[in-house]
Amino acid sequence: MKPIQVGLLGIGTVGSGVFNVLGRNQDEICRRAGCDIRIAAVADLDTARARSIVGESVRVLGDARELIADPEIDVVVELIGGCGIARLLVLEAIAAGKHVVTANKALLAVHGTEIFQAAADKGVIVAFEAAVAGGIPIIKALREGLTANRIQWIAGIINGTTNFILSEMRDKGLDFGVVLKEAQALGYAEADPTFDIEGVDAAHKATIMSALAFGIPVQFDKAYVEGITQLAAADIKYAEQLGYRIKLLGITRRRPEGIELRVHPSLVPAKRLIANVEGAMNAVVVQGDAVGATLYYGKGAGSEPTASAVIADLVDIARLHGADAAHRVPPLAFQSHTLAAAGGELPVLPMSEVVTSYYLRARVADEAGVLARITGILAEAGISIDAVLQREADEVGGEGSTQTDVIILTHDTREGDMDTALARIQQLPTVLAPITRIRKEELN
Ligand SMILES: NC(=O)c1ccc[n+]([C@@H]2O[C@H](COP(=O)([O-])OP(=O)(O)OC[C@H]3O[C@@H](n4cnc5c(N)ncnc54)[C@H](O)[C@@H]3O)[C@@H](O)[C@H]2O)c1
Ligand SMILES: N[C@@H](CCO)C(=O)O
Ligand code: NA
Repeated sequence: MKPIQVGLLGIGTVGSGVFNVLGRNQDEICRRAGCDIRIAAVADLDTARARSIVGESVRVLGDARELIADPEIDVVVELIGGCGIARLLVLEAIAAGKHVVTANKALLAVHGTEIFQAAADKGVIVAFEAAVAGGIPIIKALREGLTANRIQWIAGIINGTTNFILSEMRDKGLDFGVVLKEAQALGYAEADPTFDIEGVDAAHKATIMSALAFGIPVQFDKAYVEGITQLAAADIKYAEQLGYRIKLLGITRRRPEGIELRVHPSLVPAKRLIANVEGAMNAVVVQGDAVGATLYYGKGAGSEPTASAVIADLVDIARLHGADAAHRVPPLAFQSHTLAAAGGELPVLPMSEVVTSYYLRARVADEAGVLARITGILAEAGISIDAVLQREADEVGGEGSTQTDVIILTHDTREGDMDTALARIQQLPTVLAPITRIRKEELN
């Protein structure tokens, strides 16, 4: 069969991995794909660096549009990143009748509807395995392997940078900034690392998984996003004492009223496998009604792990591009005309409607009756308490301290009710600092 001619837009961390892995494993990949997958051209602003990676065998261009316009190119692989020029180039590639592979979760989470529609109109494929959990084939699992299931929820550690930071802080007592620099040097972090540490990158990925799981359009603007920058070392320690680990989770859950879509630090029981996922590793748990819980674990970032997913998409395209477009696997798993209308029958719920349990920590004056006042307000709001832990004042503020920490674990509560109760507790004169609230996920 005729080789598939690939054009790479951007040859940085992921692009160079694609070039190296395709070169190294060419024979086996070809035997699987049924044809050669050949990188015909590379476009990167830094042509000298691109040339140093690909040598003389591949055409190097400084202008991405020149690559897109080349009639020889069958597939454009977008590895530039961001929602600016990358969006324009992807739309131009589709308009030129090219299939597109991208690792760009930001682009798909925000502009996916526009891009998938453009691809459908043109009859081309948009593939994006690398966009969620890097090398883990989670898109393939959601779209194909679990297709029999009514998916109930997904919870994942889907940002390697923040998991790396949390692990290093916990194990080595290292400072946040030092570990972030290390993650950047290792090629895990986004071009703008605030996307990692503020939970935005994880929310991009959770948004894409939510669409695949529930047959809704991508709606990043409806996601609740909270990162790890406000986490205190004390909470990591108290969580451990209570039998939990704190992980940045991307969660999407089906409820009768709609879909929960949220990213925030979460207490996870230490005995769960996902609580023990360390370093830059990713893990995703998918709960389906027929299959039960399934767990996917592996490298979610880095040059070759991400390239593994990009090349898997290229092989899919090699196998499928000859098929009639109506018989291909739909990009969001559900046939596009069946996607629930945005905000329609399956709306993404506002955070106030989310139901979860909580870890609360209040720094209080060490006086009689403080705990009773706090638990009284929770009881009045209908919030049921699972456990209470009160530190000795000396443990918190040193010998003779007049302050102490009260830690409360609650049962499931509507977030809006918790907001109201916390606002009241915060007003108590004996509560001395902003109350910490971390959501708790039992994942069972
Ligand atoms: N690094 C990872 O581990 C990882 C994992 C999964 C997904 N991703 C995604 O993959 C994409 C690429 O990430 P990366 O880490 O390889 O980024 P990178 O910064 O290492 O590489 C981007 C490359 O694009 C080039 N570029 C920028 N503007 C360009 C333009 N207008 N025309 C041509 N080239 C241009 C840059 O010179 C650079 O070589 C991003 O969307 C990222 O979110 C990265
Ligand atoms: N910045 C991302 C890269 C993979 O998408 C991470 O840390 O997981
Ligand atoms: Na993946």
